[in-house]
Amino acid sequence: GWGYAENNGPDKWSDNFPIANGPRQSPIDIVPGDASFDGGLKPLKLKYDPSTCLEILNNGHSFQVTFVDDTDSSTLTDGPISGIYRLKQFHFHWGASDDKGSEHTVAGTKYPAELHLVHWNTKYASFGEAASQPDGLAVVGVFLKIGAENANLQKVLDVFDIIRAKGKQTSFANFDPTTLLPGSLDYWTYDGSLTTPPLLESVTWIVCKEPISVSSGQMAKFRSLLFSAEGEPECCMVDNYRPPQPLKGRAVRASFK
Ligand SMILES: NS(=O)(=O)c1ccc(O)c(NC(=O)NCCCCO)c1
Ligand SMILES: [Zn+2]
Repeated sequence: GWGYAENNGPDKWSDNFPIANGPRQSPIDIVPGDASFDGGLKPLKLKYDPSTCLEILNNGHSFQVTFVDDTDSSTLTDGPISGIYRLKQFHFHWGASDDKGSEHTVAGTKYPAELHLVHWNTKYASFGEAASQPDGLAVVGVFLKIGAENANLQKVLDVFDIIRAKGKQTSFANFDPTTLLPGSLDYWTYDGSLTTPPLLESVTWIVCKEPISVSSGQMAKFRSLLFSAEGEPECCMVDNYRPPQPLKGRAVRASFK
């Protein structure tokens, strides 16, 4: 299957997923000077209920924290979107060293990691149905920057020993993803796609301008996870990011001046 190695990585994905060369692929390099301020963009409204937090799992590409999404308990509204989008999961992408790891870049700058909070449009019946629609998903991206230890993030890292290998999962309750958001919710937004196969062009991207902090020691903890399953030769989960894709004429709007 697809991955991030030389033989199955981003440059090979178009073999099985031709949409990889489509008109609205993600991530992109965000050039602040080329983004147009749109006064019509509303502030993001994120309302998360920690009791909807369910479990944490290593899916062999990243680790993700999944949420119960059968009610409107944890939602994204306003911002660039219309209607109600439900939080399904959050996950990260990161590098083998602190000089790379984010998927989006800002004027060519790579961050050591990027958080994705994945939401689906409740006008559709499920995440799977929404993922095949042009307005089906909304993903909030938050950059991680090396600095002070992040105590809220540490709650997630503390269970990594249990989910070290592909396919491992454990219950994970009462976590509030709001604690992983930056102080300012200024954002850039553009029409894009999933950044992993199946690369579906169904995502309204909402990328926060302000990063959150992570310590170098905490980044080392991310790199202790494995792409490989128990009993397989150990392969460190690092560099699980897709590089920026062609903008192909798309507009990037800014919610701030
Ligand atoms: N990086 S992203 O654009 O925010 C993103 C958000 C939601 C997703 O569902 C995927 N991709 C995905 O689920 N691929 C199927 C196999 C994954 C592991 O089983 C990517
Ligand atoms: Zn992602």
